Amino acid sequence: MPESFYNTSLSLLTDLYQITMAYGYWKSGTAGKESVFNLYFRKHPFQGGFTVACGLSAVIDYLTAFSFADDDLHYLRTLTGTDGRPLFEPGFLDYLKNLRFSGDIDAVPEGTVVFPNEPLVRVRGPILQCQLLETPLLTLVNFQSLIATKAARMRLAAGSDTLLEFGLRRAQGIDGGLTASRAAYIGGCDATSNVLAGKLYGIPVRGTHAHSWVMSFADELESFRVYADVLPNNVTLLVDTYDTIQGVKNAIEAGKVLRSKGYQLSAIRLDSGDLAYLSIEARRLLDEAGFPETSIVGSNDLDEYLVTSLKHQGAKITIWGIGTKLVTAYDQPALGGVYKLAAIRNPSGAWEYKLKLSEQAIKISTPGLQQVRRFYDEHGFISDMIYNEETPPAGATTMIDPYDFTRQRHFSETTPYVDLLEPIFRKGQLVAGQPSIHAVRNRVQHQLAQLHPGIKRFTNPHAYPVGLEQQLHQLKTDLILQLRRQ
Ligand SMILES: Nc1ncnc2c1ncn2[C@@H]1O[C@H](COP(=O)(O)OP(=O)(O)OP(=O)(O)O)[C@@H](O)[C@H]1O
Ligand SMILES: O=P(O)(O)OC[C@H]1O[C@H](OP(=O)(O)OP(=O)(O)O)[C@H](O)[C@@H]1O
Ligand SMILES: O=C(O)c1cccnc1
Repeated sequence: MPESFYNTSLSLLTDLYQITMAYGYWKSGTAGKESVFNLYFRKHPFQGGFTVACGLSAVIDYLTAFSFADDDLHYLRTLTGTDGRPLFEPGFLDYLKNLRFSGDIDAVPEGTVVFPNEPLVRVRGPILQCQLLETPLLTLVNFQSLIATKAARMRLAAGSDTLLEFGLRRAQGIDGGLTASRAAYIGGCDATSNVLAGKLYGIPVRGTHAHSWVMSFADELESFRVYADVLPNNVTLLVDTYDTIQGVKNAIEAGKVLRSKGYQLSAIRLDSGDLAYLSIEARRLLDEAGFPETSIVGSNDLDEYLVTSLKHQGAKITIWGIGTKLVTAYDQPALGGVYKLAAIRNPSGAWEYKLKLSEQAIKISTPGLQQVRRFYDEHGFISDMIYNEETPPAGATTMIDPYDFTRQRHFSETTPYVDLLEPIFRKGQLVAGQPSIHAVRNRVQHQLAQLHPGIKRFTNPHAYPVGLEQQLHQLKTDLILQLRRQ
């Protein structure tokens, strides 16, 4: 089953300035300088306490297919500078023709819970190549991680209820719709209404029917009977087109006919009005009529807050259809992931560490060949410590809060840990297996189960501790002081 759309050449899917910088490296003879970039974000979306990493599968497809096709080069040849003369020399375009990704990628597996400032993807290789990858990698990881996180929040709200993703009609175009369906499934949805996503990614597809079906008949009961007749093994009836309580009664009548033919009324759907009140009334009517197995689907501009509220109100909904607020990440439509240079190998062969200064401490980048060490105990994850692989912690270790050096945590050499970034590419060759989308989805739930409930709450969540290993903290501090002195 093809898992992606990204396995054709998409090397022009980048910002022009990446290609002009690549040209600059080529022209100045520095294209091959070995460098390290980290992709990370600074703040959780939705004022939450966790983020779900997602999008690596698309990154792998993108990099595997990475090359400039003849028509890409032809297009680049047509580009001109402000004076109308060609932007790029032909020699550069010849160089691009033979360019393939030849570097190393280390990344956090999809479905891992991650925290601010931790590298999700680390790219190491010739600087020209690393530079070209900034925009596509951010495009592929930011959106999917955002939607997977939103879906994980919906899953937390819904508990063990069924979550259906209904968002395609409101999604940000074709790729937005497809990748949102994929990420929503990974984050915890059970199925999607998006049939192409079902085909491409192997996600279960589910659906009910629209108001137009009911409206196309002279009366509602007739519409239900015909629907149940033609699709007897997939009957969820939308009951709110005219009068919801009467709609439930009509669904029960259609359900009786279905039952006489050996089928079940699977569910009814409520899509307007007071979903708590109406679902409680509908449940009562269904139970009294002998349909305790018939479920109630709720939909209508739902999000994780409304699902939580409706459950508190005792709503009898056990299947939630969620579209717009999920696939558009309505309350925060972007994850602010960034991609920063962290080291360049100088001519003597030593790493020269790099850092971006800022007046805002949160925007100062971290140097180094970063790896994330996640400590855990029998209750779950304790803390994440970012360290430089060139100076790995040996034995007992101290982690320092980068925004308040007086806040420190000490770990003995026996504290169990796992290093999060795994080798994905080595010298341009894919070295990692790709888990199935179902395994990634399971990983999300497994990971969330390791987080303290305070980190998962929607309001003022507890901050999971992330810090720098002491040698890396020192390196960063020294670099900041050195740059400020300059
Ligand atoms: N009991 C409830 N508590 C809180 N919010 C609710 C409750 N019932 C429904 N809602 C939400 O209130 C919002 C109001 O929706 P809207 O104004 O569209 O209602 P409606 O008029 O019933 O629907 P429609 O316009 O589709 O006919 C929706 O987001 C809906 O999910
Ligand atoms: O509300 P969402 O979370 O986006 O879920 C998808 C919605 O799409 C459909 O109706 P549509 O919005 O097209 O029309 P309606 O508002 O008139 O029901 C469906 O009935 C849901 O309400
Ligand atoms: O199948 C459904 O009920 C559905 C699909 C898309 C959008 N709203 C509802």
